[in-house]
Amino acid sequence: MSRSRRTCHAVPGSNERFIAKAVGLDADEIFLDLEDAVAPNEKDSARDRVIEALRSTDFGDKTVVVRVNGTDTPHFYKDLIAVVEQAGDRLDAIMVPKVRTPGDVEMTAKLLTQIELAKGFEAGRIGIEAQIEDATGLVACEAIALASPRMETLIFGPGDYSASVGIPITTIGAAPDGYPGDHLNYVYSRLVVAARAAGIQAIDGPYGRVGDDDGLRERAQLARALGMDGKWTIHPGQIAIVNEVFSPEREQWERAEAMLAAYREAHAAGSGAAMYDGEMIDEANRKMAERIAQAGRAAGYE
Ligand SMILES: CC(C)(COP(=O)(O)OP(=O)(O)OC[C@H]1O[C@@H](n2cnc3c(N)ncnc32)[C@H](O)[C@@H]1OP(=O)(O)O)[C@@H](O)C(=O)NCCC(=O)NCCSC(=O)C[C@@](O)(CC(=O)O)C(=O)O
Ligand SMILES: [Mg+2]
Repeated sequence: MSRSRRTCHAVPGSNERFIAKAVGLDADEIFLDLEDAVAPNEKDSARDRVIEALRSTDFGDKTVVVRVNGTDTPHFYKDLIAVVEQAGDRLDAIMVPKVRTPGDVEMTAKLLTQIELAKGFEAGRIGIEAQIEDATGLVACEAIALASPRMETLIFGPGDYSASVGIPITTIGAAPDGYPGDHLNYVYSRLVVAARAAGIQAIDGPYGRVGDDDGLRERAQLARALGMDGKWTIHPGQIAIVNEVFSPEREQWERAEAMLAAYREAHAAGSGAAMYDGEMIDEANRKMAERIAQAGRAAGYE
């Protein structure tokens, strides 16, 4: 079963206060950032701080991830080797930004394998999350999703993507002012299809207007409707809303569980299709109901 990633919360690796705060937040995943949230002159100190935090902090049952710098930067190999050698046993996955080719993932996977072997860590345990943040990455996203058995998510990077393709906005994750529809449908749908074909998750990036709860909810609902599994949060005030959007309503969960019970009963009586509450149910809705039931249990319904 894949991890629950309704909320993937960004914590700048250079900010001691935010790292301490992150422990008590209700996000499914915490990622300690060594890339865009860390100033160029802070890269080495942030790396040391993140390693220290991984070694000394109990993040409970949250998924713990580190976003390293990109493979085309002078920091990537230092980040990856130092963090995994010194705290690989405290890590669930490495997040790679601005992934443009399957080679970026293969290189990361090979390095992880070498370090796991050298350190005697469980082989293959550390996952990879790949950010798709520009046109080059998007046209390779199907191959990127399949590039390693370590792959766990494709993540959309709205800010870098918008800059790379020329979408006229300056707020990360927002729609262009006055634009009636959704300008990212194609991107979301392509990432969801690529992720599902590889059996992994698709995660939306952040919404930059901190405090705009309606705008955040709208963007999260759109990503959810297109099949995405979760969304980034960049401020604690965003977590509850995004968790709510990516969790089924209680009634939806109860209906899914009842539908599964009716399907099991019909199956036991030898029929593959049956009626439930006025609609036909068969293997297709069983799978849909199973997804909703699993998400409801992950959200704590019982
Ligand atoms: C926005 C702001 C500066 C506001 O700071 P402020 O200090 O004004 O916040 P306040 O409201 O005063 O904080 C109230 C309380 O919450 C605590 N607190 C605040 N933020 C917290 C936090 N994140 N984690 C834990 N704790 C936190 C704070 O300590 C205080 O706690 P307390 O002291 O107890 O009261 C701050 O949130 C922040 O830096 N966010 C993270 C930014 C970040 O990580 N960006 C990189 C990922 S996006 C990206 O990369 C773009 C992208 O590349 C994405 C892609 O690639 O997909 C693209 O392409 O789009
Ligand atoms: Mg980015």
